[in-house]
Amino acid sequence: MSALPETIQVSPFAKRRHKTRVPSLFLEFDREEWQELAESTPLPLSEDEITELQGLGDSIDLEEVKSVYLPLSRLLNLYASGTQHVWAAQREFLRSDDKKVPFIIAVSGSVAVGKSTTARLLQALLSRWPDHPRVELVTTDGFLYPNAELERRGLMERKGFPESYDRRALVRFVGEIKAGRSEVSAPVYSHLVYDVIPDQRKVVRSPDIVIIEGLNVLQQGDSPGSTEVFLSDLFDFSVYVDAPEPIIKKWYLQRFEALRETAFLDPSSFFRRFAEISREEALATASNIWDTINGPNLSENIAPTRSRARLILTKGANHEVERIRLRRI
Ligand SMILES: Nc1ncnc2c1ncn2[C@@H]1O[C@H](COP(=O)(O)OP(=O)(O)O)[C@@H](O)[C@H]1O
Ligand SMILES: CC(C)(COP(=O)(O)O)[C@@H](O)C(=O)NCCC(=O)O
Repeated sequence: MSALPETIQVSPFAKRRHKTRVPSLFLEFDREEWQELAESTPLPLSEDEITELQGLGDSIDLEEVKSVYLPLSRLLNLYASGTQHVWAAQREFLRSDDKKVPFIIAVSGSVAVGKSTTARLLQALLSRWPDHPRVELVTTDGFLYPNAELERRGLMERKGFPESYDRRALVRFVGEIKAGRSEVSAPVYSHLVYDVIPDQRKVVRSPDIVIIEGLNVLQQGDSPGSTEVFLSDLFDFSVYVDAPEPIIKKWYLQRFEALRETAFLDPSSFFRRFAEISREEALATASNIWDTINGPNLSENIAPTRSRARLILTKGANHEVERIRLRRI
């Protein structure tokens, strides 16, 4: 595992229950310890409802949902309810009749680590808790500059890097949600077309919770002393999905291979040509995309944000979450 930045005088990670002289930022749980917490947690979902989650189109192990993601949704439910109480108390203090403030959850991590899957699971689970039924999911790829603009800026080979996004528009979008605007919309990106779709918007209406998923959500820009609002100032909770880089690359190649037999066959697919060349050639190109774009972006810009997350999920080779780290402070 790569080292984490230590910006304050505490160790980012120290083993839970082990005596340590250095205070740790994180409490650490292995799978069994996390599951034990789940056993003492009320989970208002029936077996049938849990089974329904399989209909999300991902082949997620049901046991994994029960032992890892359900308890996580309970923790998030507690955070969301607690935060609502704080905002309600502030409104009362100010004698304000402002609208309820949505609870914002960020989901971050590398390309292909499982951010979308985690975010979709959390959306489905959280929407079943009665105190916050309206859970919206927004991906940050809609805020990538359109290909024409990326070409103009010489950034076509830097898609996903910080400079490839319209970060101001993204901060404005989340800020508007947080300010309680009842209807807000975001641009939409198509992985099929490999570009932002003009004239299409993702509309978010009066949400209780909004999940913002993307590579860049924990990044803070590089202008020290700047008075700008960072995206992360607007989050109430954040999750970083982690795994060793060689495993993530393998998942990237596997997904590429699966898409080659499905979505890439679509005539409007940007990657159509990869369905026409041999499997070996296609995989060599995908491997090159990883080594020149997604891999460097992970090590330079994404992994360094990991210790900013409130919760880190570390997955092993078969997508099983092996370790959970939760910020204690
Ligand atoms: N918990 C999981 N169980 C099984 N497969 C998963 C899980 N999470 C992700 N995957 C698979 O791994 C690949 C990458 O996941 P995805 O959510 O698309 O990643 P990202 O959004 O980070 O690019 C996909 O093929 C997805 O189906
Ligand atoms: C669209 C992405 C930048 C991810 O964006 P995100 O939703 O995380 O903001 C990424 O999936 C991507 O397409 N990267 C470019 C290199 C590649 O084709 O894999």
